[in-house]
Amino acid sequence: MRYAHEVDKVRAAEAALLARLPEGTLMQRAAAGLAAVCASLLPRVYGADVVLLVGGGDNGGDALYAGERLARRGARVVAVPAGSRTHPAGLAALLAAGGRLGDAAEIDTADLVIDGLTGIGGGGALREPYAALARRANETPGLVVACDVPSGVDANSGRVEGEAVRADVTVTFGTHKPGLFIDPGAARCGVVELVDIGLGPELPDPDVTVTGPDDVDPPLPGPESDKYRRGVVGIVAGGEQFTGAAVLSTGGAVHGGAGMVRFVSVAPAVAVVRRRWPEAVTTVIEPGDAAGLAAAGRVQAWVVGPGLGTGDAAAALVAAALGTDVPVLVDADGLTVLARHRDLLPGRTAPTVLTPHAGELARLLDADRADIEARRLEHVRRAAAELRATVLLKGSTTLIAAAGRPVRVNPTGTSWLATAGTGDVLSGLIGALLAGGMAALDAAAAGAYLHGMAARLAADGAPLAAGDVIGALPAAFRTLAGT
Ligand SMILES: NC(=O)C1=CN([C@@H]2O[C@H](COP(=O)(O)OP(=O)(O)OC[C@H]3O[C@@H](n4cnc5c(N)ncnc54)[C@H](O)[C@@H]3O)[C@@H](O)[C@H]2O)[C@@H](O)CC1
Ligand SMILES: Nc1ncnc2c1ncn2[C@@H]1O[C@H](COP(=O)(O)OP(=O)(O)O)[C@@H](O)[C@H]1O
Ligand SMILES: [K+]
Repeated sequence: MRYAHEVDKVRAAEAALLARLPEGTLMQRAAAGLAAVCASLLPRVYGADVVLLVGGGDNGGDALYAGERLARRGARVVAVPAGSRTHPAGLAALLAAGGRLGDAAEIDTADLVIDGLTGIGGGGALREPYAALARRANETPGLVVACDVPSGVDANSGRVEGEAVRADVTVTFGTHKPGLFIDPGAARCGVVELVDIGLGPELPDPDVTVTGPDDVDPPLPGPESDKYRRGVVGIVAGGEQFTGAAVLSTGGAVHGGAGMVRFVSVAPAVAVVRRRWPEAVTTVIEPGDAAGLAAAGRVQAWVVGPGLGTGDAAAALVAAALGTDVPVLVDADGLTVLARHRDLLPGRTAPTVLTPHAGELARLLDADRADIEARRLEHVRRAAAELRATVLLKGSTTLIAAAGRPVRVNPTGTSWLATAGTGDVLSGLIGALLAGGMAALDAAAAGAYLHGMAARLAADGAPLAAGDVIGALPAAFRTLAGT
């Protein structure tokens, strides 16, 4: 499993390790790793034109020492300083190896540019002349390799406030940084290579982990299975007018491995769901009939909210689901209801999973949507703590938080998912996994992974409809070992 640590933890681990090692050892390890990756990217090191963008801190030092190593192998290495200070020992080493100082115009003809402007010490929008150098590097036809973090990307959050380097490869040291996994920063990194500088033993538990295929372990049927033991998921969705979300959520559950799907709603929604998913067992209720939920029969998890509406009738159904002692996933309109009735959350003994997009989370936290999108990690953590739930924040990077646990980052998915209805599919899918007995955080992470995988398989570079994601769920399950 790939994981990341925030900057303060990286610095503390580095300090502990530095205390036991001769001065400069870590920077040499970092530079050696960076130079090796650069060399592997060049058809030939000898005679290659390499430009170093050198900021005023140790990130620039890394770039200079990597440049020294490439110069010793015959590369023509030019350092372009951006700061008022340039790592003195690094610069001396580069010059001694045959490198030289140059100006920004040399970026345009470089075979490879090493971005050593800012690393974990960067903060806020890049100032001039850093920003101009980053902009120029983004226009060069040569390869761009970011040292530790693409400059302009906030290492902790992935936030990009102004100009930021767009790297082909990012070579990061010791451990990943969360901002390398979270958009918009993640999209600036290209391929991320981790260089081991011996930090491992000094590092505490990670702040963030990336779900890998081995971490996705949906419940599988065995010889003893029957439909009830595999898990019954109840879905409360749709209304008099809106029926599409109900169909999509039910489809996510049917193909998500539920033993049975119980669908509970008003007559028009039930009629449409029955036509599309004869597999679902349906119960017709009057609007807001909370008692109808209990009468629908026993379930191991509820999904409540897609297309439900946001009025009193919807609120009664959300309250009824949350009043049960089984895991409950609240999505879409259910979240809008919750934002007005936060009193429904405390006091639950069974797990609650909330699956907001940034707008829904903004309502739940009384926060600004743009701020949530810029600092997704911080907000998803805050939501999990304040709402005492497992919170899955949807969007270009899906993050999943539960109090006291590393935040899970979902690596699958595609921007083709940004189309109406795909979130409804996700709610049913995670509901099925919850009903199958998965813990809330694992179910949410597995659901996000399979949903994103299904979308990639279905889209394959072309527009996607939410129904296509349902259709590709079986193929997504098959990508996992052991299914
Ligand atoms: N601490 C260590 O032991 C190690 C550090 N390493 C490297 O050191 C880096 C951290 O070095 P530093 O702490 O010196 O910090 P950085 O080099 O990342 O950044 C600090 C410099 O950037 C400038 N800066 C920050 N934000 C800016 C902005 N928005 N616009 C323009 N300039 C800005 C600062 O004025 C300062 O000159 C890591 O990312 C890594 O590359 C590695 O060599 C491994 C070992
Ligand atoms: N730019 C994007 N890149 C990748 N995935 C995205 C992007 N935008 C949205 N998604 C995903 O698409 C789905 C949309 O869900 P949601 O916003 O609830 O839509 P709806 O309510 O219409 O179903 C979520 O899984 C979300 O993570
Ligand atoms: K950098």
